Amino acid sequence: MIAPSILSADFARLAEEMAAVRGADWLHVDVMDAHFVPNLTLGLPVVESLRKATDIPLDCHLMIEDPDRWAVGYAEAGAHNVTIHAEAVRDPRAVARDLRAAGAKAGLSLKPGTPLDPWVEVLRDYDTLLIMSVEPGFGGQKFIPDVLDKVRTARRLVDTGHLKVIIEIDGGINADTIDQAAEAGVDCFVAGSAVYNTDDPAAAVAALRERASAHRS
Ligand SMILES: O=C(CO)[C@@H](O)[C@H](O)COP(=O)(O)O
Repeated sequence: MIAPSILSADFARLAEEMAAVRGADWLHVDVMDAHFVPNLTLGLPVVESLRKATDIPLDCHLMIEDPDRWAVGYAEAGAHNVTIHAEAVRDPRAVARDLRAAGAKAGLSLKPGTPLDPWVEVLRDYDTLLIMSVEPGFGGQKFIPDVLDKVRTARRLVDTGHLKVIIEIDGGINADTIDQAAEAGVDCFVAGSAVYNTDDPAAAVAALRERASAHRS
């Protein structure tokens, strides 16, 4: 799966960008609040508009404080998957329950320095696990390969039936890094610069998909 990150999109070209991501599986929507991360992007009204503008499943990544309060609104706005941050949430089980009740998948994200082990039990209530391979906040950063240990552990837990999550990775994914992420066991690759900083985003999605697929057994 390939999920272009909308943070890197040129909003003035939104309609064109939407067409370009038709070959992708999900559209990754980076919601930042200038508190949890030092950047401010878009919020619920934009997600509601996006929902009307495209059929592609919206993968909303909430890099915000107090996801316990805000996350369910994104599910109600029609997001396919709503990911909150482990470092920000107070009651992760309640958030997962509410997201699912509102018809969305529930996602949990870990920053690069946040270990997986303390979250494994909680992840039994979640549908997606987003492993950050950069510090959240900005596109165009360098991939942090150390996080692949978490991917490998998560892959083992999924393959042995302990977890049922889709494993996503986000940050610095491009033609040079996608192979190692795929090899470690990632299911869904979020890519911003590698898709939108090209002349042909649709071709970039196709090329990333081909590289990732080569590692699937
Ligand atoms: O959420 C984030 C960063 O916080 C990501 O979704 C990036 O926006 C991905 O961009 P690239 O690293 O692929 O340029």
